[in-house]
Amino acid sequence: MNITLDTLRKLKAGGDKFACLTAYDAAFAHAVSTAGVEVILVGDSLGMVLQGRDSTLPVTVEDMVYHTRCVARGNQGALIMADLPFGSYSSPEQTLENSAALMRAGAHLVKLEGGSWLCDSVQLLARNGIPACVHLGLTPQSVNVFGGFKVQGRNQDAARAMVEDGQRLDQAGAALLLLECVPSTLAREFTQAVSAPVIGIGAGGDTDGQVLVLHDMLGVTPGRRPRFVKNFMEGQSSIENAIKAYSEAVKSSQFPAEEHQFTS
Ligand SMILES: Nc1nc(=O)c2c([nH]1)NC[C@@H]1CN(c3ccc(C(=O)N[C@@H](CCC(=O)O)C(=O)O)cc3)CN21
Ligand SMILES: CC(C)C(=O)C(=O)O
Ligand SMILES: [Mg+2]
Repeated sequence: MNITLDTLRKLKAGGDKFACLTAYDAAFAHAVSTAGVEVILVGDSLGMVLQGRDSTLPVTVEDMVYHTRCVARGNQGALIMADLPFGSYSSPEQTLENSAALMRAGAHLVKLEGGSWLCDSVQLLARNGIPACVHLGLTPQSVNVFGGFKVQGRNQDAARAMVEDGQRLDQAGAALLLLECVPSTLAREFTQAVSAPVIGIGAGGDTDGQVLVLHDMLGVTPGRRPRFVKNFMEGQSSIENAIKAYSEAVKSSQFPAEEHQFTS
């Protein structure tokens, strides 16, 4: 079962949900891809989870290439999405060069954070055979602009701008869109307004897919956990079973529950 972007488009069209989890190495990539999770995200969250930094900003293209290679070796048929790290996509040319490095390392698509200003980059990537996911809402690489990891799109103007950005990026050929930490009502409107499949984290139950950081859902991330995280290790006897429980909870819309969502 090799998952492709077409698999995700068909799931969206049929109203079926799909699951995504981060993985940063071969062992977890194997576990995630054999548990029925469609998409593996090699997230720049590895800067916080693996490197112990307090933001994702110090992560380099070299770091992302290394972890993408590790994940590609363990993967059993999932779609591999790799994050472009902070400062690595400030022009279309730089975006193409760094995305090509991630694709050579084994990614099937790349993810970049931002809004409609990325349309030219998304188009250039598509013309060069690189599908792109654009991450909107709480974009952690802009934590210094937001002044913290705060819910986005809570006022009407910001919500409208986010939907319009999504539609422009959809038109520009974005393969996927990802919404982080936005009110569920906004995420529902956004998902219905675009043709590309939408993945959510802290965005409620009406996006087409869900993503969590693997270490968060296994309960091994130290410190306070964000509202949208559920510990799927609870009541499970193995990591493999916890990942299966997550995948099944997403597909049956049991996760996220009300308690994992934000309101406007
Ligand atoms: N381990 C880990 N998990 C993640 O989900 C994650 C990372 N790292 N690193 C990159 C970003 C940072 N993320 C975060 C981190 C904290 C909150 C958080 O504490 N949010 C508050 C909401 C605050 C508000 O109401 O505005 C919460 O209560 O969940 C959200 C996203 C998501 N990403
Ligand atoms: C939190 C997810 C969406 C991400 O971008 C990451 O893990 O880096
Ligand atoms: Mg990221």
